[in-house]
Amino acid sequence: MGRTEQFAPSTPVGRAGLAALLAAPSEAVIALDFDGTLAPIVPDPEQARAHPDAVAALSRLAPLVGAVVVVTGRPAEVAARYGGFPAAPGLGHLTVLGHYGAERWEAETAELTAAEPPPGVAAARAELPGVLERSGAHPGTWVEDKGRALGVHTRRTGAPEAALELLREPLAHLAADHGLIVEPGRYVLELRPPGVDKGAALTAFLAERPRAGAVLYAGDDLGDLPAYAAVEKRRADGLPGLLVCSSGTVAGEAQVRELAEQADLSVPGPAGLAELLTELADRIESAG
Ligand SMILES: O=P(O)(O)OC[C@H]1O[C@H](O[C@H]2O[C@H](CO)[C@@H](O)[C@H](O)[C@H]2O)[C@H](O)[C@@H](O)[C@@H]1O
Repeated sequence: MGRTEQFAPSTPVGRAGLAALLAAPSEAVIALDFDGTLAPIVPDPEQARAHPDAVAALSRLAPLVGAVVVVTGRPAEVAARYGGFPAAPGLGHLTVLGHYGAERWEAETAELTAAEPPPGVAAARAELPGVLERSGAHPGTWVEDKGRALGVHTRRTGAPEAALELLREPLAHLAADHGLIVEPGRYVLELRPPGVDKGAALTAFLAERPRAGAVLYAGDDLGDLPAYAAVEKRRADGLPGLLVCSSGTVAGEAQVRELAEQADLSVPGPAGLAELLTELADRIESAG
C-alpha cells in the first residue's frame, strides 16, 4: 500500500477535512495530544519523550501551516520540555495548552500563563497517601504530583487494570470531597479541577483564528474525546476537520474504543503519526 492510500481517511467528512487542509495549508490548524500520540507510552511518565520522527516532521510542517498546538493533560512546560520543542527548528510559533487547557505555553516567548491554582488540590494531596493505604493500593501504584493535579498511575503494578479498578471509588470520593473531578486515562486516574477540558481548550484556540480553514486533531485517550467533540461541532458549523486516532501499540493494552470508532483515520501510535505528519509535509511542499 502506498502512503497516499495508507493515510486515506475512511469517512467522507474526514476526506473533506484532509482535502481542505491540503488545499489551504496556511489556514490549517494542527492540534496534537502528547502522551500516546506524539510520545510513545512508557512505564515511567517522567521518561516519556516525543518520538524523534514526529518532532522532525513537525519542524517541517509547522512553518507550512497556520498553527500547531499541543493539547495535553501534562503541565504545559513539561510537555514542551519532554517534546524537545524549545530547541527544535521550525517550532517558533508552537503553542502548548497544558492541564487540559488550564495552562498555556508559547514557544515564541517561552512564557507560561495559567489560571489561578485550584483550591482542593492541596487538601487532596495531603489525604491521598492515607486513601491509597486504606484502599489496599497495589504495590507499584505511583502518584504523579503535577502541581495543579494529582495523577495516580497503576501501569507499573503487577495487574494494572485491577489496580486501577480498586481505586476508582475511593478516588472519586476523595475528588468529590475537595471539589475536584477524576479524569481517567491509560492506567491513570487523575484528580483535577473541573471547568476545563481539551474540547473547551481547542474551541477557544480555534476561536482566536477566525480565518482557520481546516483543523486536524490527533489523540489516543479518553481525555481526547472532548476535543473530538469540539471538532465534530465545528464541522457541523462548516469548518472541515480530520480526526486521527493514535492506536494503542503497547502489549496487552487495548486502544480506547470510543476514539477509534469516531476517528476518520487511525495510525499505529506515535511512529505512525510521525509518518502521517511527514506525508502531509511532503504533499504540501510538492504542491507549493
Ligand atoms: O493528554 P496527554 O498528553 O495524553 O497526557 C495524558 C497523561 O499522560 C501521561 O500518562 C500516560 O503516559 C505515561 C507515559 O507514557 C504512561 O506511563 C501512563 O500510563 C499514561 O497514563 C502523564 O503521566 C499524565 O500526567 C497525563 O495526564
